[in-house]
Amino acid sequence: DTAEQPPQQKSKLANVVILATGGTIAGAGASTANSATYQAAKVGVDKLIAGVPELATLANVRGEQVLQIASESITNENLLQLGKRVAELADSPDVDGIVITHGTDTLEETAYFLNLVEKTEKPIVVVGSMRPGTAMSADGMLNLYNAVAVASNPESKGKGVLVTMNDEIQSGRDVSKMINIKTEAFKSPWGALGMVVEGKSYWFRLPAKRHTQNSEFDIRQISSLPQVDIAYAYGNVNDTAYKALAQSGAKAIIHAGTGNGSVSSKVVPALQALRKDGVQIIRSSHVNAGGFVLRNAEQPDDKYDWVVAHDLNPQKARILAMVGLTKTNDSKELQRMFWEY
Ligand SMILES: NC(=O)C[C@H](N)C(=O)O
Repeated sequence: DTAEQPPQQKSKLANVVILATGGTIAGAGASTANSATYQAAKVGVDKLIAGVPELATLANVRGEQVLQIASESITNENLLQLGKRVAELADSPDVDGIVITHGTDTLEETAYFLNLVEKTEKPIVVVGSMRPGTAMSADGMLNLYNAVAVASNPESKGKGVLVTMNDEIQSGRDVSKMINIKTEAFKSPWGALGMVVEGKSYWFRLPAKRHTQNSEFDIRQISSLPQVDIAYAYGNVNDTAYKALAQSGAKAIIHAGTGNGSVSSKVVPALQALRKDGVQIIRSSHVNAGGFVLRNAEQPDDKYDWVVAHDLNPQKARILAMVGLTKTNDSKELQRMFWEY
């Protein structure tokens, strides 16, 4: 059983492709003391790979530069381009696993998107770093080493898209960037799936939601994503943003609500009117440690024909809404998807 052996004793190495998209893991600062002030997306994939020679003990690794951007600037077109390339590679018999290096700001969105649309059991691991490679105690090298270790391990198959940050193996569905100044930045409200230590994975739990192989969505059948936007709730909020987003063409609006996705009484009439005009209203929550929005609690969703995002934070709810809307504009179907994915 190769899984029990240290990586360097594996007789036949897996083939892992690293798709680089930019981010801080490819960032560079002016001095080693610059851990937070630097330029993202500077270093190319070949240099990233050359920077961690130990990868060669884990897998036959090759790189491709898909994008070179800071992840806050990722577009829907970028997501589709990346997703389609992942699908092509996953189809290829000589690829065993795929690693995607990515900025951390929207890493949770890309990981969830791929988790929904990639029809493969092969490991797909998304990884980033909180400090550029030029900084003292840079975290990118180890995160990348761990990503390749997980992507090359047959035990990682069929577990959905994974994220390796800070020695943890997280579900791409659940994980979220919770703080932007620590290397312990990525957390799931429901806990990590496992740990990766010295190149070996230790698993503790499995995702319960539908993903990848078991998903009804397929990147090969998606040619564009509809406009879905997010409006942030707070005390004294008014309906200006909601109306403007709908005016600009949003097919669904994610309400980044307070608490249990609650909606200010000043905003309720506008959301009712927008729904009547055909815009989907999806109640999520912006509480920090993870929201949990219940249907018909706080607001009568059945009566207003609104959808609740369950435990998906607003940015993840946006991803599922976009993907779901490529199949249906029926609010009940969308609600089913929000329970199942
Ligand atoms: N740590 C990071 O990667 C942050 C960077 N702004 C990015 O998302 O590309």
